[in-house]
Amino acid sequence: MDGPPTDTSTAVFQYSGGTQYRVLSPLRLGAIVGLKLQALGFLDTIKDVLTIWVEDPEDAWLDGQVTKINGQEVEVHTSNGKQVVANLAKIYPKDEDAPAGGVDDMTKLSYLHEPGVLQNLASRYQLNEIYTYTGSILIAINPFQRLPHLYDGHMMEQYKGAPFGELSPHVFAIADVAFRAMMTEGKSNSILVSGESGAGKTETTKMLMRYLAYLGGRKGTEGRTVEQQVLESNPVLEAFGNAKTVRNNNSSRFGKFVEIQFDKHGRISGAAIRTYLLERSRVCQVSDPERNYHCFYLLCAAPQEETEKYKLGHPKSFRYLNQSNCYELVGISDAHDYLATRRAMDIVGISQKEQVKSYNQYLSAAPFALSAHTKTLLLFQDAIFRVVASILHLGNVEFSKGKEADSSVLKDDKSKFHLQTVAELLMCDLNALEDAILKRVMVTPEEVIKRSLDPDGAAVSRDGLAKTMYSRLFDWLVDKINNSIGQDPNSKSLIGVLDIYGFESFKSNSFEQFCINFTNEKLQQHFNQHVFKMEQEEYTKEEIDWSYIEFVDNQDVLDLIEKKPGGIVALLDEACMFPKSTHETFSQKLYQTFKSHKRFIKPKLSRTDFTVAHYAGEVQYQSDQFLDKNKDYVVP
Ligand SMILES: Nc1ncnc2c1ncn2[C@@H]1O[C@H](COP(=O)(O)OP(=O)(O)OP(=O)(O)O)[C@@H](O)[C@H]1O
Repeated sequence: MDGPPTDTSTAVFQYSGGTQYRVLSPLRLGAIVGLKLQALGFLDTIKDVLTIWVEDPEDAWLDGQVTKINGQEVEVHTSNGKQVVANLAKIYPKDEDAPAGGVDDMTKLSYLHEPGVLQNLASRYQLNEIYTYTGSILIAINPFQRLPHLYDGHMMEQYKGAPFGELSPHVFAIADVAFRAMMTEGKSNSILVSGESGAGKTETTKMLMRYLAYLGGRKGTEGRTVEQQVLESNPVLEAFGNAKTVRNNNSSRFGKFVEIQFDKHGRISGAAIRTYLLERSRVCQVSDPERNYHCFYLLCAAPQEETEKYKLGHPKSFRYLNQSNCYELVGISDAHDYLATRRAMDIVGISQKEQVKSYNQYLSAAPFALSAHTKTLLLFQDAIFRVVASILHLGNVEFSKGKEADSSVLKDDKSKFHLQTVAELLMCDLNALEDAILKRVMVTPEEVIKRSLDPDGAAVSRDGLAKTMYSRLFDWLVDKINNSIGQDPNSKSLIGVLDIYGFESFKSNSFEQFCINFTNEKLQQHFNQHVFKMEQEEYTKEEIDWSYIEFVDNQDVLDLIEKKPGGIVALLDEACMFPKSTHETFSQKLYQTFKSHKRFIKPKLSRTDFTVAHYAGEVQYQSDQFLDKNKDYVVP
């Protein structure tokens, strides 16, 4: 990460509310839970325990009574009347004396195991207590309803300067600790917000920023606070970086690190947004019932003169959108959001001087009677939507076999029309564009070789161009937003808020999941080192008699993935350099290399999948798109 080094002192883990607790963040708890459970020597005392927890496929855990123990097997009569047989090692004692409303810090639980933790969170959630501590970590459960009393000015006032743990668990308390540590130690701090999609990370990030702005409040440019400016940039970021997924109608398909910069008096002096891992593949590939990035649908729903200008129609007519049958979102008007996005773009406007500089020529030639400022804004927005529209048209360009072997031509007049529209929108030469997509240029020390591509190769080349155009547009927008918010190059320290995808394990896992899970492995290692090291320093300081805590070190998974040379990423890069590599040869190479690696598994029923035993559990990856996704070849 850029910027000053930061200390991660606090973390917020998000849980989805309701009856599902399939949240991936308890993994970090797992290490701690495991420790306490061993210490309890539970297995020796099972017969004395009256009520236990047993796993259930529907309700996750059920409580019940052990009726019989047969070697390693136990028979359990559950409180909802089921008769279950379970393995002795998989049942856990239930604390009958736990308070009905739960405890506000899970370290107060008698039994710190998964069912105990979930029961505690569920009891609190019933009472609308969405926040719970586990030591210095905050667990947040998505309430799926507005709880304004939790975040009002009065609440902020209460948490300001209050010793940690004195008041009810709250996201403001986390921000307060980070801020105070920054002020007293003069060091930067980061808050990590992690959790599965839809758990509420982005909402929590907004709350954290609101509170930090309250603490370090200072007027920004044009009378708007920096916090306001960061929040105002959200609709723009969301239009281009969010999409409807199965889990969340407005899912951020990128990670972000928001830096709030402070001067030596603890006043906000600037801010910056850094983005990571934009899901590029979504631009060309959408699965039902998800959607592509919002901006494509917004533009198709724009006022008629705009859609005519960009030659757009119903989203159904574009291949990049019609791979899924979902075009509209319940309760959302794309036409309304299009106008709102344009207004938000005005607000986070790209600084005026720069616009005039780069668009001077267009301005002087512009025929309409608008102020110079309005004209440049419009031109910039026009440029942005030209790129968006051109990507849609590009997706409709199809290829068929050419006369020569392994060559291709545009399939029909429809394809010709769309490619011509792309050239018009991008203001580039049609023949050069066509040539760039249909041929690949290779530069060797001796010569420049131009090779024709077959229809499949041309399609890969087309999609590569679309993805690159989109991700560069996104980066460009982030850059403009940062210029507009204003960073402070002389800031003394900063508080960063990292809002990033949690660990992912789906039915089908591709390169994106691999990258996300790798990121989470890195975060987990940082967390291990920080929390366990910190904890042990504390013991030493307080002269507590302790023996070294063993935690699951994930260095071996990191080595498996990132070691140079020889890790999975290095082998993937290597495979991408050889034209003859396929996902089969890549998989074979993995199987050979990691035959005896204890974190790598070759699944029995597949010849190209591979499984990594992550700290959070095993994930089976499908390797078939790894090479293409890693290459992201784009025409020069
Ligand atoms: N603290 C909260 N109060 C009220 N509603 C919330 C809160 N947190 C989350 N929500 C609701 O849950 C929805 C999903 O939350 P959010 O978009 O923050 O999830 P996320 O974890 O960032 O998901 P993704 O990883 O898919 O981007 C929000 O649109 C909002 O309706």
